[in-house]
Amino acid sequence: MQAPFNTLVTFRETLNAAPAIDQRACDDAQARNGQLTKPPGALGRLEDLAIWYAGWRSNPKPMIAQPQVIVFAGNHGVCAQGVSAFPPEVTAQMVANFEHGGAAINQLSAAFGAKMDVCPLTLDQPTADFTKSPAMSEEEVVTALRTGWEAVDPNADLLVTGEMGIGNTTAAAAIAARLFGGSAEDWTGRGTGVDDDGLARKTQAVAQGLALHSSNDPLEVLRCLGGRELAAMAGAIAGARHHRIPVILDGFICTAAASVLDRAAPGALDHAVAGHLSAEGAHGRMLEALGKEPLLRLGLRLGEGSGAALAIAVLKGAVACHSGMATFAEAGVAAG
Ligand SMILES: O=C(O)c1ccc[n+]([C@@H]2O[C@H](COP(=O)([O-])O)[C@@H](O)[C@H]2O)c1
Ligand SMILES: Cc1cc2nc[nH]c2cc1C
Repeated sequence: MQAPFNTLVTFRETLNAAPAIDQRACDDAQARNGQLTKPPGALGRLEDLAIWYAGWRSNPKPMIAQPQVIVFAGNHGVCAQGVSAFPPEVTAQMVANFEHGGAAINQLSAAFGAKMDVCPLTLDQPTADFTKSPAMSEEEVVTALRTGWEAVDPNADLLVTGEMGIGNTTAAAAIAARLFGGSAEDWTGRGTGVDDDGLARKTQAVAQGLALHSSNDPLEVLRCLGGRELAAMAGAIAGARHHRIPVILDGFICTAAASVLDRAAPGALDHAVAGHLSAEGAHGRMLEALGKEPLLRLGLRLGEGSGAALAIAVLKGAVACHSGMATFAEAGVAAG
């Protein structure tokens, strides 16, 4: 579906006009939850997840049948500062690997019944090095936002936004520092595994980016410090909201992209849950700032949507119990 915006101003308006959860479907799902054959609250967080999912799908007895995973890929000019343990060519090489089915996310998508789409964003044209100039022009960031929005399958009933982009933990750290405050050190971690010298160069690059780009406007932060795959994830998460498709957020980079939406329009992530806690050190702080409790803690720091794809299983489990279980009356079980 064509994105209904073509400037940052109209993107912000689109965010502000986003649909809300269907309270009636929530109430009906809540009532059903209370009748299911289990002690009240015994399914813990699965109960809240199912009711939340029902509300966004406007269906008190929903199913998850068509999850979509989209892996967005982009290249980063800031790699010139020596911020990653891997060379930028790996981004395109991994895109080829995704297309041939050889990456972790291919296996996880298949394992949890999700369709997986790969969406490379002009890999031969990296963003500008944000230590020297804004990463993107307005036209470039809007194009990436639109690409993300339009990559969402309106018939999907659950979305995972993943990414691949050598250097993108540097962009994500800079975005988080600007949106949430704190120093470059607070938000910069080892990404793919930089050594101590690499970590020092990376922290310095983030500090330079923060010094050069002083706007606190979240969409300007995305433009100046972000990357095309981050903007595309933000566009996809916003597009999913438009279609009332719940979203599972992935790790450090995905959450940084999502944070832009949250700060641009409070409540813009109400249709999203945090799939997992990444091993990238500052991810937990970012999730805390967003008020999101991760579903899984497995020490992953891969990206690609991998942690969120694993969490599809949790959400599917929650919804299967909610919609498939018998009530006390149906099963002839005595209620407490
Ligand atoms: O998702 C995460 O939390 C995560 C944490 C560390 C690294 N990554 C992945 O590693 C790449 C970025 O790492 P780097 O060191 O090149 O900035 C990028 O392709 C991400 O998908 C992803
Ligand atoms: C090999 C490799 C695979 C990845 N997947 C996501 N980020 C990645 C970074 C590297 C280096």
